[in-house]
Amino acid sequence: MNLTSVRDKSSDSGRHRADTVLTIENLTVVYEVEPPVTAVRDASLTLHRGEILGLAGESGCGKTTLAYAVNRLHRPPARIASGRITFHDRDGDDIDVLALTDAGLRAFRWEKLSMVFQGAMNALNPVTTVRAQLRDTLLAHRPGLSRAEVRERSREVLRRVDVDPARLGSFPHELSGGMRQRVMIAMAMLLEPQIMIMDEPTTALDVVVQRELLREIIRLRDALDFAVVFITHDLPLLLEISDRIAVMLAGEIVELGPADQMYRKARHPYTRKLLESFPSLSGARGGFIRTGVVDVPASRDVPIEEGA
Ligand SMILES: Nc1ncnc2c1ncn2[C@@H]1O[C@H](COP(=O)(O)OP(=O)(O)OP(=O)(O)O)[C@@H](O)[C@H]1O
Repeated sequence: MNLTSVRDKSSDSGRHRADTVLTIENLTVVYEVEPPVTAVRDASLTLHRGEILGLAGESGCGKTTLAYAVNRLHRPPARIASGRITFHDRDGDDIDVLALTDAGLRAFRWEKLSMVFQGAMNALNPVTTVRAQLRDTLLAHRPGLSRAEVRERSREVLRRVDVDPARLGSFPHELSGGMRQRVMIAMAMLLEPQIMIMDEPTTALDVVVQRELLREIIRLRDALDFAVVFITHDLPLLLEISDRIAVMLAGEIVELGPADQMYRKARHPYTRKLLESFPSLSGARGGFIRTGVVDVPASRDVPIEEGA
């Protein structure tokens, strides 16, 4: 495996902003089946503007349920039983996400917060060209845009994710897996949202393509300053790319803190167990991941926030 870090050392990777773009307070999500499943239990966390927050935990711990709830994409039998989700807009407004009407939600999604789904390769419409998918999303939010503006913006987002704009005329099946994923990321950044939630966006890809994409995501974040919630069970990967990491266990956030501290001195026994379950972490790769790759400024040296 190529151990070259996906982090660009020159990037401002250590930013740890005081300003918050999203606050989740005491969120509980229940699947109303028999017996009911509490998939997310009393979860609280804040997302800082421009940071990459890793959300880790083994399969079934509630990561996807949490992400869907934040985007209000959960469907019955899932129900948000309690809690608050507040989006802090760049212009100073606070948006109560759980109180949004359908029209409010349509305006909120993609524009303020976008999501790249697990298995995003299948999330593109198979019978529509890339051009039409980008155009439809753009015009749904910016109906006043001219055809030339739509064309220019579509070309621009593809270039941003390193896809040749000549691909605008392609159907999803004509693209490689990595390229489809890039197109999904282009869709997600089309309206310059302040948050992108990525649920296992690279899992289905081979390691080389995965690392290229991760570099791309970090580069885009550095350039455009959106916050990323990156969901995966791959804790070593998160240690490499995240500013902070939240660890979920059975629906609860059991640990939340800067990635480097999590690596050096994880507090929760479950986090330590997760770290130990990746043997490579205690070997060369572990030393590599956190050594000389991320220059951690003193400002990040804050105590781990336990239990969020
Ligand atoms: N439609 C459903 N009905 C009942 N229970 C569900 C439903 N969807 C998910 N669950 C349960 O909710 C819990 C959390 O699932 P969730 O998919 O959010 O976990 P996850 O951490 O994202 O897992 P993975 O990494 O495998 O996607 C699990 O116990 C799961 O079985």
